[in-house]
Amino acid sequence: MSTILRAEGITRRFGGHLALSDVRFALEEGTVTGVLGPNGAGKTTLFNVLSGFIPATAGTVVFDGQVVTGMRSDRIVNLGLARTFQLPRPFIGMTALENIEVGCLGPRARARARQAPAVQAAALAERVGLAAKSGITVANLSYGDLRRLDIARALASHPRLLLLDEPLAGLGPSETEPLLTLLRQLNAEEGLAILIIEHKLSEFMRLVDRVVALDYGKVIADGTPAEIVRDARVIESYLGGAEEMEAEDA
Ligand SMILES: Nc1ncnc2c1ncn2[C@@H]1O[C@H](COP(=O)(O)OP(=O)(O)OP(=O)(O)O)[C@@H](O)[C@H]1O
Repeated sequence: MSTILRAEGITRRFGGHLALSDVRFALEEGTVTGVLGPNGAGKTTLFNVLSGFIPATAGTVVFDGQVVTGMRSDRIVNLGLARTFQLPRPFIGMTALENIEVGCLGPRARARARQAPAVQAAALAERVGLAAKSGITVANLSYGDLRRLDIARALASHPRLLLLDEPLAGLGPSETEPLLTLLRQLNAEEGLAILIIEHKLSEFMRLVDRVVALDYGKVIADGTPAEIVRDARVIESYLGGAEEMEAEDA
């Protein structure tokens, strides 16, 4: 296995506040890695830096052998690193299919396309389980369907690494399990590497191969789920309050 992404000493300040401090880890191709940590630990800030939405104050991000620190987010997408957001960001007023089709118009999607954008979009809708709802305006989609739509739009760029920011938040059990199955399939069948933030702990631990735990912007542990649940620093900073967090999410 080779490394697809390396975070080398990522630091991010907001004024006097140190949101990320010398964060270092490596992601292997085709694996599912989770980012764990209490509210405010720096998880979303880390995603924002990795995907080029905000610059790092210091440190380097290497994706697929290329330094991407300081690159615009659209250029990073074109290299094969896509993301979703905590709150889905569809084009309101358009149908699900039209939303996916917009994603199929990007340079990386077009360079790899063997079919017209509308045909690709229909295939992606099918892939994420939205085919029956393709013609529905996004304002009328459920939260679970909006999550699937966000994933389909990200997949349109043919990513090799997908960053998912709390994809299960706000979903009930009937939507959670099918979405987990989809994520497992994308990883197993298409070799898609995934980096995921998720507060629903039991689902998170069942999905990931490995966990990077953050607290106060620092990596406090890095290991398999079995190692992480036994790590004293993780228990102290996060797992003690996890039941509360799951209750908040429900
Ligand atoms: N744009 C910003 N300006 C100032 N401070 C910010 C900004 N974005 C994040 N922060 C601060 O940086 C810290 C890390 O925030 P971040 O959103 O990355 O945490 P998180 O681990 O994703 O939390 P959550 O689990 O609640 O989503 C917090 O203290 C937050 O208030």
